[in-house]
Amino acid sequence: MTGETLGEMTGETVSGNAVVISEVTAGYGRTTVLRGLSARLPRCGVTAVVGPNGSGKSTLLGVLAGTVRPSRGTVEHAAPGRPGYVVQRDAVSDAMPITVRDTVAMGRWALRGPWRRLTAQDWSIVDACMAMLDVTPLAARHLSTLSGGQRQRVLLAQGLAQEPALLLLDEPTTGLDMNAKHHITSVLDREKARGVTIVHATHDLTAAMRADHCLLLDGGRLVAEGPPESVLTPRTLERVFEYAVRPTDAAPRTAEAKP
Ligand SMILES: Nc1ncnc2c1ncn2[C@@H]1O[C@H](COP(=O)(O)OP(=O)(O)OP(=O)(O)O)[C@@H](O)[C@H]1O
Repeated sequence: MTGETLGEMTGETVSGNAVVISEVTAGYGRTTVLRGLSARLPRCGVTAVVGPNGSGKSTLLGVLAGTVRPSRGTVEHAAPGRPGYVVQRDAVSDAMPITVRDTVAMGRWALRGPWRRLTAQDWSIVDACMAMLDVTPLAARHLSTLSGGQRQRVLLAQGLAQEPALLLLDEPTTGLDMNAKHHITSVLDREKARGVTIVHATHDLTAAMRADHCLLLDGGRLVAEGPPESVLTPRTLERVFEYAVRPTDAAPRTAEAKP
């Protein structure tokens, strides 16, 4: 393992970290995905989760969000409250007859509970988050009528409306054009500066290299953890992705596992 070993983490408390994951095994029914995974996520920093398709990145985010329950191991969160969880945009059903503004408002319901009325302050946070992601003109549109990139921005606005201490993002910029990518990156930079801890699963190695911390997964196991430049080395990339790194690939853009 690159960086500090799991053994060195033994006995560590959650202090100084947003989350400490210890020996977590998790999956779906009889399918085990994560296998004895231990890691820590620095507080107020950005952690990139990288790995080939099917390596368990989304499952790890599900464990952190509390939607996938580990069969073994523990997850300790430093901050109380539910994490904000922005799923992959394809994971949201097209059949939901819901407007953009109501979709963003769901972030406030998640905070208040479904039986409480939203206050004027809640609605002003909803409107501010829509403005931040540039989706105000889409407020009355149904989610199902939006393009992939527009939908992605709405889902991120929903996550921000929750005002979480921990924001979990599943491939937040995949398939976006350069402008949209840049916009989302700058919004996330602002959230980090406000003290939010961000964890994002990504195939974009340039985005991963900008993170403060990186987890590299393969086959549901942690291959390496630490600063991105010490985790995403030509050697580890080649091993995990079977990706031949050439000398010109100083900043490889996208890593896809060989079929
Ligand atoms: N709801 C589910 N039920 C059963 N198996 C699932 C479910 N979700 C994911 N899996 C399986 O768990 C494994 C890990 O999937 P996961 O989505 O966590 O990987 P990933 O690294 O996020 O992949 P990708 O890069 O393709 O998004 C895969 O083999 C997948 O088929």
